[in-house]
Amino acid sequence: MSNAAPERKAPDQPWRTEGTPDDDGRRPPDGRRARGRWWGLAVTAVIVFLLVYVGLNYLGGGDEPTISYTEFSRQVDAGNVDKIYSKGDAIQGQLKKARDDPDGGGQYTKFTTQRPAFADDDLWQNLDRQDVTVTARPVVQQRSPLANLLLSLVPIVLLVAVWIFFARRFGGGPGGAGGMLGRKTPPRPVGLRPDGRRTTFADVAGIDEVKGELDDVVDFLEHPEVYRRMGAKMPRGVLLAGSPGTGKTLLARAVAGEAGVPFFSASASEFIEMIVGVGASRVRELFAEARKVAPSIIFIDEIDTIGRIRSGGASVGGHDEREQTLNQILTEMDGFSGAEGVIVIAATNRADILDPALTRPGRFDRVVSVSPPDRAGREAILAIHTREIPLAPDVDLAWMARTTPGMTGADLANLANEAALLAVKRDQEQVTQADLSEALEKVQLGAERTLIMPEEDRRRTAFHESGHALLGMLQPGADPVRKVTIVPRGRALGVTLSTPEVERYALSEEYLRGRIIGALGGMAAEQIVYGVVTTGAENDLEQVTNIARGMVARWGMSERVGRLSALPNDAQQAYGLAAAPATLDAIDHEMRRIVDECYEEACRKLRDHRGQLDALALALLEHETLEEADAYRIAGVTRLTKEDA
Ligand SMILES: Nc1ncnc2c1ncn2[C@@H]1O[C@H](COP(=O)(O)OP(=O)(O)OP(=O)(O)O)[C@@H](O)[C@H]1O
Ligand SMILES: [Zn+2]
Repeated sequence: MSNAAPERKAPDQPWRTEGTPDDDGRRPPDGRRARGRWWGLAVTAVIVFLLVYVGLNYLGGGDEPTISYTEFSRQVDAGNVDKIYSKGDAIQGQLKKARDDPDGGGQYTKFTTQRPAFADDDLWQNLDRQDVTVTARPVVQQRSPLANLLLSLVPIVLLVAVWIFFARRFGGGPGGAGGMLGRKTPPRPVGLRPDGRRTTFADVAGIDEVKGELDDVVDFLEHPEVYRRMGAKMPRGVLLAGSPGTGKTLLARAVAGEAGVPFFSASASEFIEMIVGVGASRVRELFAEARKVAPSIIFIDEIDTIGRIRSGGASVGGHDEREQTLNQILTEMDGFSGAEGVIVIAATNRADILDPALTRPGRFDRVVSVSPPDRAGREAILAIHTREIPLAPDVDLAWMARTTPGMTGADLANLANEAALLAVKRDQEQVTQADLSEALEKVQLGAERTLIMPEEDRRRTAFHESGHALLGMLQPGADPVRKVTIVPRGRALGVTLSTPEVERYALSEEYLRGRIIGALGGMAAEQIVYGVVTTGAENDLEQVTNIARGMVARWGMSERVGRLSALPNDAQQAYGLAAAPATLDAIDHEMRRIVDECYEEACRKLRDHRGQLDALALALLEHETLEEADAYRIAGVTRLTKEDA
């Protein structure tokens, strides 16, 4: 429970919902999904209505049985008919009392019948003689001709509506049938942000080198004719590689904004999530639309979902679909006649598993890696995302940037937004430094949880966290302890937060051992104080294992395993490469050795400093949370700065 990793959460970006559901490749946000459900209900209702409508109109008649004209004449002659209504040759009538229908219609009182055109009986005279009331009026209640017309149109209109709905929903299928049933609206470029501004490089910070690399792409899009005249070949595809939230989508959009060209956006996964067989045709359509308005940009997110290395042999479900879609993209790009002016920008956070066919010349031959921002970059990104937020004078963005190493642009955007939300909740006019700090804690640690903990568990947690904290403070060269708390957060019962003072790029063996010792401190403290350990250390052990594995198998810090990268990366794995069993044994052995040594050291140190451990635990029980300065003071440890060490 130390060194809680910052949570990766995609911030809500209001302008991410631009475009139609079809051309904006993102997964639908909840609102859109809910709308889908409403549509489903509406369609069901329409179908039910149609069935009922058809049933009433065409199947059921009135309630009266139809009797033969012969039977009707017989009843008139017998004087049994009370009254009739007539229109043309149709007759509707009522008997004085129920009679048996000799034609097998059972008993009836009311009836309808039809007078044959060739009948030359004296019906009128007979009726008159028998004193039957005759009313000449419509047999069926008559609607106006207009109403009738409208009503007969209703089912047709509804059917067409349902048809269009399904056609849009499931996209255009290939070939003629697709043209009819599976038609969807063609891809459209994504619009401006709601405030009417285009996204430009001014909205992107902290990745200046990358912007530089994209400058000539912008220039080409602005003046394709200049390049065409020179016969210069421009890149057709740019691959943005980098971890989630580093701003790849934002960059692609900014390139379009800078050049002032239309931006088409799609997600590769969307192509293959569609019903089978439409991925390739969607790609064709997308490129066709982009060509029409060239110069333009096509952005394909998550390209790795269709562009991963083809693992030879068995083709599993969905595999062919993926391949077809990928081939279609490559074919389209190969088909570019050079200066056409459509540039494809793809994004991935798994460049390592991409099919080499993708990065061949003429395809995504320009690979630009986008990395998380450094301190200055983070400050610049924070400045961008607080542009529209009124900030109190005490806000120190430089300080915020220092305390957020490892966070991406998306994390920082999220942080700024959380702070603004806090300020609103507190009815403040401005966002203060306190709001930002609290938002940071929330983003890094998960929101505070209200959980009533039994006193015994609180005590145990206090010692556990004190163990982490004390070892963190005693370890030379370790990241300073910023905060210790036994207020439950996220899944953790307590948290000890350490963040580096300066950006760390290369980690020394000593530092890594220190991290392991600190992480084992919670468990060691429980062992020393209570003699037993609890399940509370699961997270700690996970961290410890990861660090130890890295030391042994990736960073060459074990003599026995040697200086080789002994754990295959994904690409090697895809080719079926794996370490020899003897190497795996050695890795296992060495990881254990390191962790055991560190655990012994943790226990030894805590025993030697038992008084300080107890003091920290007591203070935690009383105050629940200790900030950096208090923690060091109570533990009686002087904080070592870089200069002292
Ligand atoms: N360098 C940056 N400068 C300014 N804002 C950024 C930066 N990086 C990310 N952001 C913010 O984070 C949001 C999300 O980033 P974006 O979607 O571009 O990341 P991504 O790399 O495409 O992530 P994913 O791989 O998850 O799609 C952006 O809309 C922007 O608000
Ligand atoms: Zn712990």
